Amino acid sequence: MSTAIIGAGVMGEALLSGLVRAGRRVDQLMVGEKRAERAQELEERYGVSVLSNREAAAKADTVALVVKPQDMDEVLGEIAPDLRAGQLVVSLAAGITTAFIEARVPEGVAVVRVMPNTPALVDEGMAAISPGSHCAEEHLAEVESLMASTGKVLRIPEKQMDAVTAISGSGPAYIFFVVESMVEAGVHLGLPRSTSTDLVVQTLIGSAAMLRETGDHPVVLREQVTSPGGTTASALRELEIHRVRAAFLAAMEAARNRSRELAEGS
Ligand SMILES: NC(=O)C1=CN([C@@H]2O[C@H](COP(=O)(O)OP(=O)(O)OC[C@H]3O[C@@H](n4cnc5c(N)ncnc54)[C@H](OP(=O)(O)O)[C@@H]3O)[C@@H](O)[C@H]2O)C=CC1
Ligand SMILES: O=C(O)[C@@H]1CCC=N1
Repeated sequence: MSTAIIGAGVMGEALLSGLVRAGRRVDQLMVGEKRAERAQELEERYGVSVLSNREAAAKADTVALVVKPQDMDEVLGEIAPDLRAGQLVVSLAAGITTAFIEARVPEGVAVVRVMPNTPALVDEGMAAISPGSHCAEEHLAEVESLMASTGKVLRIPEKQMDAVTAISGSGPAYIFFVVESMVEAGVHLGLPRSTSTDLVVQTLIGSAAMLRETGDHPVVLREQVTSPGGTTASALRELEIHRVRAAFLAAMEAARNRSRELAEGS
């Protein structure tokens, strides 16, 4: 099965590199990218062919759209004349619904919506996928196989996509923000920046591994760290006083709402 990736920015390259690492034949991969120097960079880095969007859409069995949500209408208008029944269009864009895409492609083109995340770059991605209305099991299985090359894949109903975008799509940015804040706090407490960074990054990796390997609830794992009358209890009291839990809820509601707005083209 040949695959075209249209829009090879951060997320498009994450998908492309994952497919290459997973052993997909490079002659079965192609890229549609409008910036000439970026196209050349990708050709040199991965050995893929960079074509015009229309050529890529016409040649590939699966067309992955990885442009910004605001560019989707234009790109779909450009490639629609080259698409035909039996092809699969996969959108990785936040907010854009399968109905939006189905209204702009020829009848018989199957559509699947995906919400990936950037840890795909290190094969630890989390992708949620939802079928459009003319989508068969074989199409979902193909998208599962595409995204499995970069990490985990979960099938979800499309009505959950905006919430998923707020959690796992944008989620890496929240975690990096927490890491950045903890590293700065370490520096404030007098640690060299490199020491503080090593401590925070390994603490994050160790905590993530505990969550995955034990399957325990985060509250249980947090309580194991919190000795009565100790340091952790003092720190957690400050996080509650500063309403960090409420801030996370508000942040993810804002992301969910922004995903809904993107669906409406704003
Ligand atoms: N980054 C992330 O963590 C995630 C992103 N996504 C989704 O992935 C999509 C891409 O996001 P991201 O990679 O961050 O954005 P980028 O801006 O890095 O990538 C988009 C790419 O598409 C190119 N592009 C724009 N218009 C066209 C066109 N007409 N034809 C071909 N290429 C075009 C852009 O080129 P140029 O820069 O020259 O305009 C750019 O290289 C978005 O829809 C986003 O919602 C989903 C989940 C996570
Ligand atoms: O910020 C964004 O809109 C994209 C979608 C999810 C992560 N990045």
